[in-house]
Amino acid sequence: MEIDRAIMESSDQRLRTKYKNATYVIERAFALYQISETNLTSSSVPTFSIQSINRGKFELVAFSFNGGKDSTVLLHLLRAGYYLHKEKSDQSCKNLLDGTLKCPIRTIYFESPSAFPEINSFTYETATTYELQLDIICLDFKSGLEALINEKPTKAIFLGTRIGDPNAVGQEQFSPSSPGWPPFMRVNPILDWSYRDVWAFLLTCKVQYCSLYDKGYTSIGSIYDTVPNSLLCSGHSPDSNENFKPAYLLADGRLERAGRAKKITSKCESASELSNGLNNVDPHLASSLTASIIGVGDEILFGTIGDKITAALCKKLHSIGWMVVHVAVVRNDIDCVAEEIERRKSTDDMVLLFGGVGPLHSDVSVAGVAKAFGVRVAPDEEFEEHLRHLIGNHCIGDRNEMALLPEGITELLHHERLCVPMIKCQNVIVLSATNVSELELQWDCLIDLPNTPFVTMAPYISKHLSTIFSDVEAAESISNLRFEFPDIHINCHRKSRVGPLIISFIGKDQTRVESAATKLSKKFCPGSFSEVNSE
Ligand SMILES: Cc1cc2nc3c(=O)[nH]c(=O)nc-3n(C[C@H](O)[C@H](O)[C@H](O)COP(=O)(O)O)c2cc1C
Ligand SMILES: Nc1ncnc2c1ncn2[C@@H]1O[C@H](COP(=O)(O)OP(=O)(O)OP(=O)(O)O)[C@@H](O)[C@H]1O
Ligand SMILES: [Mg+2]
Repeated sequence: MEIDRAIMESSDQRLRTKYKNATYVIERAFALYQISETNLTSSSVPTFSIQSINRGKFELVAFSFNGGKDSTVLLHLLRAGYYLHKEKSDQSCKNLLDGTLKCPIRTIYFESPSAFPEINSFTYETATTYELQLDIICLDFKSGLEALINEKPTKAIFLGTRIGDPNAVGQEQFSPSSPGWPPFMRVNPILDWSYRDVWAFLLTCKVQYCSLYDKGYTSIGSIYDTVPNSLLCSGHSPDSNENFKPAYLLADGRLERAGRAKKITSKCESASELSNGLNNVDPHLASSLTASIIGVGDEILFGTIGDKITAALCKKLHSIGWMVVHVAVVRNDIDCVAEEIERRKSTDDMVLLFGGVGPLHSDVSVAGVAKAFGVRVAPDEEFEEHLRHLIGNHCIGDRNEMALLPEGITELLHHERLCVPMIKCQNVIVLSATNVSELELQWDCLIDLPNTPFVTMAPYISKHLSTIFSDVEAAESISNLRFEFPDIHINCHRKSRVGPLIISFIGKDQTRVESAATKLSKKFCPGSFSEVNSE
């Protein structure tokens, strides 16, 4: 089989490993889901939305093909995987080695009026060449998949999703469809392939790909949001059109989507502008900057450990005049992290995230940040270099997954006292501290940076009084005081149900804080209140 032979004869060891892993996933998926090859029954007549071409076999797996480079790679891997799968079960398959192996897999293409004509024609020609059983679906993805699954049982769908794609966040090689989507298994055999791997495969196998890639397109969406990648522009031709080099010459695969329009919402943009411009804010005007803190950790939610970092961070933020308005602890789950960040990044000036940073399966914070901003994670070579100095070459696989950072929005915050820079994505800062002393170091560095994201304002000053009066006895006087001192935060907490009661006065003006405390003391007989330190 020509694909298998081309890869096995290639000297590219990395490509061979990628190929073996991908075809292994494909073979397992065939074994899991392709139960039999039964003829279609009359009940499987296509609905108005699905036009069927050349359908012959009935399987529980389908291939989502759109003529793009990633799905073209997948097509040939599926052909190779089918051959390897057949080879094991049927020795007569050996004679397929030299012919063009057809893979009779059900193939779905979501056709759209905004697709490039070159993509459409390449898709149809390829389907004919390889005798794919093509279903053309003219609905949106979700409704189309619903219609498809209603019409024919479909347990699994192969996709050419790769780890850097915006939609890949949180996915694995086998990922169930998302909540709210019809139920099927998404099978992503090339999830861990890089841009370079994709081109190494297509060129090594000498297979055809869509002509747009030779005209400087590096990732293809719709005609409305896709242009050639300007990084491949090689000047102007005599007829004043720009000339572009082919996609495989793009040196930095992280910039694969540079020709695609960004999907970041205006909310994010304004948050970004704010966070980038904070250093210019007048400290007096900026007296109401707010922060929220998000801890990521099942260990906190299970009560395995107590969270001391949040309390320490609140104190640090108050010491530079910032108000902490929201604290949350969420599970080590990408969607939980993303949802929380999504909410906070648009309401607060800065979001601080800790926990869930590292190489473990539970370390999902950075992926959660990417998902919240709707961007993909992509290998960051600079960050990888720092990690290599720290941990040597002990990373898992070909790449250090810790070096996958949200693309296009990540700023690395360097400080000479830190072995690895901190990660800032617009107004979200990811702290890798795992205890209070590490947090203190990172905080000191953050504040010390010439381009610190934190403007230092008048600090919050606090005074804490303890009283032997019960909450019932003190309640009315404290409540009245709030109207007289609206600029002072008056918080109460009890050491126990029977006392003592601690009243805290917190504000930016020392005199006002003192006056509020004195006023309350005077409402009761002398000696009823004593000053205490905060915890
Ligand atoms: C076969 C197939 C299955 C999909 N399954 C899901 C899914 O389970 N969850 C989801 O959020 N999106 C799903 N999508 C949508 C994709 O994640 C993504 O939105 C789509 O590839 C379009 O990308 P674009 O928005 O960048 O154009 C699916 C798409 C296809 C073609
Ligand atoms: N219109 C579509 N019809 C069928 N499958 C699709 C469609 N759009 C996306 N897919 C599936 O989603 C995968 C990821 O899409 P994506 O656009 O990232 O990759 P691609 O189109 O193969 O390559 P490129 O990144 O160069 O555009 C595809 O490989 C394909 O499996
Ligand atoms: Mg595409």
